[in-house]
Amino acid sequence: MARFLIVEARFYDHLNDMLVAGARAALEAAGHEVEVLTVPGALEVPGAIALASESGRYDGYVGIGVVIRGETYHFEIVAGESARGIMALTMDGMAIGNGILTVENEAQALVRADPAQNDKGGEAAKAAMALLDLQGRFAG
Ligand SMILES: Nc1c(NC[C@H](O)[C@H](O)[C@H](O)CO)[nH]c(=O)[nH]c1=O
Ligand SMILES: CC(=O)[C@@H](O)COP(=O)(O)O
Repeated sequence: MARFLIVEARFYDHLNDMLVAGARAALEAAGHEVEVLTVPGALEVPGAIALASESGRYDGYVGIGVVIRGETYHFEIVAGESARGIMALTMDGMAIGNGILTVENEAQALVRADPAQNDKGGEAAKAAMALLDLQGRFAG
């Protein structure tokens, strides 16, 4: 049993609920403990994971959020920088799954968030679990 923290950017409530449900279901099906921390937007997800890691309470993390393209360059910043921040932490050896959708419209997000369809929340949780397994395998 490991302890996972889901950090969710609560920007689109209905989409987030589906992503978190998928992530939680995958983690609990594998017998892990799950807590959820909510932040305002995807840009806050990497920083929140970094802060939470200082507690030493968690073995792995799942970042959840939805970024939908608007009219300006802001989409590129939020989508790219949230992924970059998560990847930077991952390269430091943390077990993190990136479940932040970066889509053109709500219809694309719905299909991907729905646990009964693409289940991207569950997919991100499985990625975090896979990295945690690797940590165990390669730990010196
Ligand atoms: N436009 C979206 C955002 N934008 C907000 C940022 O993530 C951030 O909270 C703000 O810039 C303050 O630092 N966040 C999303 O999660 N999804 C979006 O579509
Ligand atoms: C992340 C986004 O692109 C979006 O929410 C911001 O919209 P806009 O570019 O129309 O300000």
